Amino acid sequence: MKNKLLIIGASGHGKVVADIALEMNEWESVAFLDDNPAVTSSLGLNVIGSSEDIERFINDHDFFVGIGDNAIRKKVYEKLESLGASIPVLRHPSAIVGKEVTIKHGTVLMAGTIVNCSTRIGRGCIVNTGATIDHDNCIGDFVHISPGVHLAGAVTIGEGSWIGIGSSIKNSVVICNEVKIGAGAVVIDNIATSGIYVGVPVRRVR
Ligand SMILES: CC(=O)SCCNC(=O)CCNC(=O)[C@H](O)C(C)(C)COP(=O)(O)OP(=O)(O)OC[C@H]1O[C@@H](n2cnc3c(N)ncnc32)[C@H](O)[C@@H]1OP(=O)(O)O
Repeated sequence: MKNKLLIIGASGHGKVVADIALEMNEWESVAFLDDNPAVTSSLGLNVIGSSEDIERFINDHDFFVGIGDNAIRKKVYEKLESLGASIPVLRHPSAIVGKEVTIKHGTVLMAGTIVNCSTRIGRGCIVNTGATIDHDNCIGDFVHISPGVHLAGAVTIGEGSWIGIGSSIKNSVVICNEVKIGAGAVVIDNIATSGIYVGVPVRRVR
């Protein structure tokens, strides 16, 4: 771990990530990289370069990706990993994490989240505000669990999937890679085909 943190992406999601990093109080400085030259600061923190400057900062900064889009976040993390970047887990002080939980680098637990015991969460995930993930879940890499989602026990979510705001997933359901679940949906059966699913219970729309 380094004593300075750079967050890549200074828009809405990056700002919330920065807020969590400040709450954690583990870095002497927190700043952004952003590819939009018009953005010079966010949340009162400076934008000190773009993604082209990553290598210049790699030796003396931790890095975190504050980009909500799963595919773009994955691409940026893969670049950081190939350069040997130091990538922390960010955990808001109000997040509750049970015993035997594993959380890989690049994942953020936002305010009010609960992750119950024996759950595994991959790298580069977003567990957004107030979401709950119950016991024995297996969350793949680069998944986004949106605000207010509830995952019951022993749920599996495949890589790159996005679980929409306020949706609920029944216990032991398995959702494959690259699935989008719409806002307010309820999933009661396994989903084995990538696509977009909405409604109660969900139906596939694309
Ligand atoms: C802090 C944060 O902000 S985190 C971000 C949180 N945001 C979310 O969770 C957003 C979740 N996204 C959604 O719910 C979106 O509507 C998606 C991804 C499901 C679909 O978006 P699109 O691909 O643009 O699909 P589109 O809007 O064309 O809708 C397709 C059909 O599904 C229906 N539909 C879309 N979303 C929903 C939904 N949540 N529930 C029920 N029906 C829905 C539409 O009415 C439409 O139906 P029709 O074909 O009968 O007219």
